[in-house]
Amino acid sequence: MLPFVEIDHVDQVFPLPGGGEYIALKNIDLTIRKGEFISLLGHSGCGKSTLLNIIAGLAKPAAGGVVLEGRQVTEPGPDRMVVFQNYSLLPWLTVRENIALAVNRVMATASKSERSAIVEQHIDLVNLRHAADKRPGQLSGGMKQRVAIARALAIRPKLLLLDEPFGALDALTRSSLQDQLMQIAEEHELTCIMVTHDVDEALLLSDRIVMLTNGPESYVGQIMDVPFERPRDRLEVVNHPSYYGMRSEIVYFLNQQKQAKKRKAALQVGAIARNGLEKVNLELGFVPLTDCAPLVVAKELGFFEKYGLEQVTLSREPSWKAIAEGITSGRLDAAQMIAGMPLALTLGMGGKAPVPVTTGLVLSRNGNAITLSQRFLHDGVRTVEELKAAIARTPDKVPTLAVVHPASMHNLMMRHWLATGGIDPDQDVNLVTIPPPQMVAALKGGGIDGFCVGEPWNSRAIQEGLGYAIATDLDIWPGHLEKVLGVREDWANRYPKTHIALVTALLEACEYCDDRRNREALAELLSRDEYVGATVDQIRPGLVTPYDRGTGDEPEQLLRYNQFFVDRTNCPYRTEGLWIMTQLARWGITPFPRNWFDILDRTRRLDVFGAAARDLGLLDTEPNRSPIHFADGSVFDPDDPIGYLHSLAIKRDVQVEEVSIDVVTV
Ligand SMILES: Nc1ncnc2c1ncn2[C@@H]1O[C@H](COP(=O)(O)OP(=O)(O)OP(=O)(O)O)[C@@H](O)[C@H]1O
Repeated sequence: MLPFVEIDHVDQVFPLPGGGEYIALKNIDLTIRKGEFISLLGHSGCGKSTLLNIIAGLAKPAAGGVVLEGRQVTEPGPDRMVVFQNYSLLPWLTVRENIALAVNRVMATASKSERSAIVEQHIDLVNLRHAADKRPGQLSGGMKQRVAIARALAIRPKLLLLDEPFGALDALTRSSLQDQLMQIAEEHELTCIMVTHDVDEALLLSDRIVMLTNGPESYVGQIMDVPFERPRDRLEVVNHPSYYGMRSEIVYFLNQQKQAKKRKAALQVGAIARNGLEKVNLELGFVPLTDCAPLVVAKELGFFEKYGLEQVTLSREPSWKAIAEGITSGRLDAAQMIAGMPLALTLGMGGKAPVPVTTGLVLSRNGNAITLSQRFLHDGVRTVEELKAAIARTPDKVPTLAVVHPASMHNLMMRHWLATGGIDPDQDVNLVTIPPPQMVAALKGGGIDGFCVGEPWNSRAIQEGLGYAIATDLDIWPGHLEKVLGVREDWANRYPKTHIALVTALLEACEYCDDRRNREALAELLSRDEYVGATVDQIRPGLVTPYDRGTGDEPEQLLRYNQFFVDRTNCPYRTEGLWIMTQLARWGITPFPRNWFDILDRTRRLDVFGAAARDLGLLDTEPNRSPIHFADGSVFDPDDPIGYLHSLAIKRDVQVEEVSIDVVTV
């Protein structure tokens, strides 16, 4: 189905008075379904109104465009009505006349009586019959805004655009108008895009909240699905178990944007060289997950300082996409990354220009599970084969399963697991991408039927009675690499001593995290809002206490579920990188590089890992070239990756080609 509104790679640029230009919006890309309510949220000046004006046709974008029902928007039109904060009513006309003016202009071909009936109907719609003959000067702010909404709705727009419509109203009027708007939008299946500063308003009204980053070059930093059922009641919404989690996620995003400004200023300070290191001021990205533990421990326990890194800031990022953007743009020095990300960025995932990114450290192994909605458990689904049979029983109901990023082990492991059961991940199920902290809300809202994610998000879904872990990654590939430390190749070349100091500090933190005597304290530390922001009870399973799969079986003691150090966790072995490249090619995410040896050499800095390991007195750093054995009995032989790819029954069209990597500099 065609999207209703398509905002296609929109940029907006304004000239500056003293010459030069201000890039307000950069590459805004968004599709909106018919009947959807979207909120645009962001700090003042981030470009919300600029975007709304482009959608309205009041301004032309510098690049890209907006398509409404397959037609390019080039000018204002009656199919899009805007409701502004300041009402914009004509002061010399009454309520009735203000509404009639718009109706008479747009519906000129309708008969006089038809037009008059529409005007009267909309006066009633917003409960203004008693004030129909009053002029704006005789109305309260709330009444004026109701006239503006009635006027916009009376001409039956396809798209209602609202620019902070309730911003100037007192709290009571505001909530009553929000309720009315919600009711009208639902009854008339209106598609709405609303600019707001108000987080609670966005959560109450929207199907999706689109969060813009701070300018210049604002872009869509995060999109949150709001899964509350409709019709909505404000009390039920605020009492919904996901409400405060979602609210804090948004507030966190907004706070982070504020800090980003300070960081940008700090970046302009440039590298501070000290302690024999080229740079001691670092910005490190992480995503709220239990396995961000080594970064948190290195920061909280002073390991960064111990190795001379005096000014390390941890930046809690909303998604892996934000991490990729942070590293490729140079906003972040280094980041916790999903294992496939350095390779995917280096190979140029999604048609993007390759950005060489390298890793010198595996931060963690295992730690993920595949959680399905409880309804599958009620249907007796305990294995992937039983899942296949369940899917076959309901061919009209294709399950939607979520992963966190195309280059994540979650995607690759989920696909591998489905394929071992004969389920084609692109044909038999619908695979979607959702950031980790939003998985539980999406499952609760019924938008998805299961997911593969790291902790504590599985345990949270299990504890809330929403799902059960049909498999942990110990059931698929025990001991697989999971998170790595990623840096741009040019960054690693520019700051080689800093890179080794960073890897050394984190390696020591990994050792701390693996010691079970530290695990309870670790769970407490991670639970803090600035890190994972979940309860300690949600973080403990698998990390501290036995893992409860939510199946009714006894919880299991999974000693290797969160593995940070033992069993040669930390070396970024090339064989594992090679397997990831076969999978990225298997599923059509990137081509398989004929020059794979060169790619592995550049993306896996065994020399950096070796230097750090020697600093800590660890000797066991030699490369491991053993084949990989999967739990389903299949084996990956690193000497024949292309033969392995061809042997796989379920796959896409595999491209094998030479990948040239230009060195990019920040
Ligand atoms: N015509 C213009 N010429 C130059 N700069 C502009 C113009 N219009 C907007 N800007 C700049 O573009 C940026 C985005 O402005 P915009 O009004 O879209 O922000 P906003 O997010 O809607 O802010 P607010 O929430 O305060 O209304 C701001 O920095 C603003 O100064």
